[in-house]
Amino acid sequence: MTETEILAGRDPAIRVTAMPRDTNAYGDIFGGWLVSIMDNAAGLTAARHSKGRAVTVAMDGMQFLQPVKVGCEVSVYTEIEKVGRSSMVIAVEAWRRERHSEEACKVTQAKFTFVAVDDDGRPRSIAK
Ligand SMILES: CC(=O)SCCNC(=O)CCNC(=O)[C@H](O)C(C)(C)COP(=O)(O)OP(=O)(O)OC[C@H]1O[C@@H](n2cnc3c(N)ncnc32)[C@H](O)[C@@H]1OP(=O)(O)O
Repeated sequence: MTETEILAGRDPAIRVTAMPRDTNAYGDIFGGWLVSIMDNAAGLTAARHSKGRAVTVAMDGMQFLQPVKVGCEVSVYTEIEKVGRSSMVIAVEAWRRERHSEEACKVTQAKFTFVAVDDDGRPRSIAK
């Protein structure tokens, strides 16, 4: 399956441009920057699904598959895989597209667990 087919019909939770300030000493984009936007994207999805505050409790299986260069468009896709009483497991993938090309490839993936919390930071039930 081509990347165009894989991404067809999927809207990214976040889409940003990788900038020079986000690079490491080798000129590639920092892994931590990617983790940050993945966490941000998953957080949007968790807050929307649980209709309120939600916090990151775990990140599993983080994989850095390809480097990202300055100027690339980075799109982060999220999919809710499991909903518990207060927790949500969200599959997160980041894809890069070179600025002047239609070609895209997956650069990172991980499973984020978020917990819906109340104003005091205690777990709250997610309405079914
Ligand atoms: C430190 C930071 O700033 S990291 C960035 C932001 N994140 C945070 O601040 C979160 C810090 N962590 C916390 O505040 C707490 O761990 C909380 C509120 C998220 C959870 O508190 P806990 O006392 O563990 O709550 P509790 O044991 O009732 O578990 C609540 C849910 O979280 C799930 N959970 C707790 N820890 C984990 C974990 N490590 N991995 C996966 N799920 C977990 C439980 O399975 C449970 O799911 P369910 O309600 O769907 O059955």
